[in-house]
Amino acid sequence: MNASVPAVETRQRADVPSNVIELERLSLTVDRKSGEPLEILRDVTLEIGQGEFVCVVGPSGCGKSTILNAVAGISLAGRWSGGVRVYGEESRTFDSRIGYMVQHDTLLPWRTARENVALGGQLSGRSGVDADKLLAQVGLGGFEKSYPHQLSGGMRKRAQLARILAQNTSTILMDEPFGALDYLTKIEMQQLLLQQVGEEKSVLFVTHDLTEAITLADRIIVIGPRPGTVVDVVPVNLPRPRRHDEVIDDPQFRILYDRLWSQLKH
Ligand SMILES: Nc1ncnc2c1ncn2[C@@H]1O[C@H](COP(=O)(O)OP(=O)(O)OP(=O)(O)O)[C@@H](O)[C@H]1O
Repeated sequence: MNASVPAVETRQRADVPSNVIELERLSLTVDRKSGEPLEILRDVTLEIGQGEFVCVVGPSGCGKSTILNAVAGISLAGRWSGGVRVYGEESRTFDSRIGYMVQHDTLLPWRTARENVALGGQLSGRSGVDADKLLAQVGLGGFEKSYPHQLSGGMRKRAQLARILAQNTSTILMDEPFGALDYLTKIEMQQLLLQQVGEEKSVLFVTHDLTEAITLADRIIVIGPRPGTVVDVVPVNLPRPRRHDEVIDDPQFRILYDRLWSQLKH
């Protein structure tokens, strides 16, 4: 790993709404063990506006996590071109304005739920984070002293969400955070996430689940099979606040789903 993603050239963009994240023609080729080159990303251009919820969908291996990692400043070693800009500045290392919730369970097993959530505040240099209040907000009131092994998978996700909220970053990256959850728990977590991020935070959310993307996103970016490149950008104009059952009953849902599916089925 290195942090060698080149920066996007700074441009005057007075006529464009402020974007928190911009990728411009981001491309990456790595070398396989055999020495053969492997092109992972090709000319990926996208942006996330202030307060926007953007989902990224695409087939397995198309580079979705690689894109999130590049934004987070934890890039694969390889030949990069194009660039990443975070809050208008070149991105080379992790930016403290960004929180990152990865797919796997990252709760520290030796810390209670309360201590794990408090860690989110400590990581951001925030003292006085009310971990118990955040745990209550995500439905974990009464489990403050529980250790991760005493919580179900869904409860651990709630605790991780509370920890990200404790960081109070204005932008959150989420890599399939609910991918391993059962259907009902996943829907509960989606509702909880929408409530908690509101319209202030910007979110870049990777998922395989097209219904999840439509439920959450203002815009869905479809990445095609490797080398990953943007093949479609789909605005989602469903009214907010959104509820899963209302979303899937909306006539626009089928149209959106079919458009996404037509890009992804092979
Ligand atoms: N450390 C690495 N070294 C070399 N190639 C890698 C490395 N990590 C990932 N890759 C390759 O980069 C490509 C993109 O991987 P990435 O994890 O970004 O895809 P993804 O779209 O997130 O996949 P999934 O949906 O299955 O999680 C894959 O083809 C993978 O084989």
